[in-house]
Amino acid sequence: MLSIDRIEKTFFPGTVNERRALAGLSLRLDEGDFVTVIGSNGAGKSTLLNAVAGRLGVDSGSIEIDGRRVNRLREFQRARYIGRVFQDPMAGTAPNLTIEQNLSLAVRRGQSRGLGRSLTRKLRDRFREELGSLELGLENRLTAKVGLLSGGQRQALSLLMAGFTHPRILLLDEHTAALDPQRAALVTDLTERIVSQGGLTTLMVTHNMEQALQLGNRLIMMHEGRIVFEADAERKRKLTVAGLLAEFGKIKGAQLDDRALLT
Ligand SMILES: Nc1ncnc2c1ncn2[C@@H]1O[C@H](COP(=O)(O)OP(=O)(O)OP(=O)(O)O)[C@@H](O)[C@H]1O
Repeated sequence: MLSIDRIEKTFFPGTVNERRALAGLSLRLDEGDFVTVIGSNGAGKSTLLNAVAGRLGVDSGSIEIDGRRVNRLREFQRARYIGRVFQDPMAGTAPNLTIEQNLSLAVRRGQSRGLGRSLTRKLRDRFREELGSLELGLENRLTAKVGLLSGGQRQALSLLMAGFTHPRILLLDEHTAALDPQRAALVTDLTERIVSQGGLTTLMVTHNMEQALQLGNRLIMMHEGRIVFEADAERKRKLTVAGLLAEFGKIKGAQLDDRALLT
């Protein structure tokens, strides 16, 4: 499914600002795997997601999706395989389009052909039903511009859209970090539902340890561009926040973000 083999990325090589963000990192995700990624500040988590998405090229190593090497594919060329929800709620949706227009774009992206341009009644009914399940009152606002929604509502919509598109890989980049605790909890639950309903192969970066433990079947901890701790499904089920902190404690010089323990 996703196979990352010894990828390296150094920013500003050969200068005083040189930073080795990815240091020979390897990771394999099988179909349906949901891996949560935690780590110290500057550990390389966002760089890893950027490398998979094609926003950044790697210096060496390979990235394969479904057995196909994608290193040379640019971000827009990989977009058909990859769905991404960012920390910034404004990043994943088109603010000047309505809720139903955003959703129908997502549905169209997920289908190779056949869907007409117009919004059918059947499709609207489906949107209403899916939006209703979010319990945010959006089902009655299909024609409202997305720019008018709150951050939490937009993140929920972005997730719903990612589910419709059915990407081969879903990248979640601290997608609840900018939300208040209540909305973050709602979006966390929605993430769980959409990923499991779609059986989506997912890589999620978070600073929130509770969330890293609640979601997903595997967990990795990064430091200085490497994976320094890995938990498979069985180990992850037994892990606690205290256990994770103990693992962090073993890493010399690792600084935990203040947000790490916030729920
Ligand atoms: N575009 C860039 N140009 C230069 N250096 C960069 C760039 N992006 C990341 N870096 C550096 O690469 C290292 C890894 O950064 P990255 O953002 O991937 O870490 P992170 O684990 O996501 O950190 P955080 O948890 O603080 O968001 C850091 O030292 C960072 O300063």
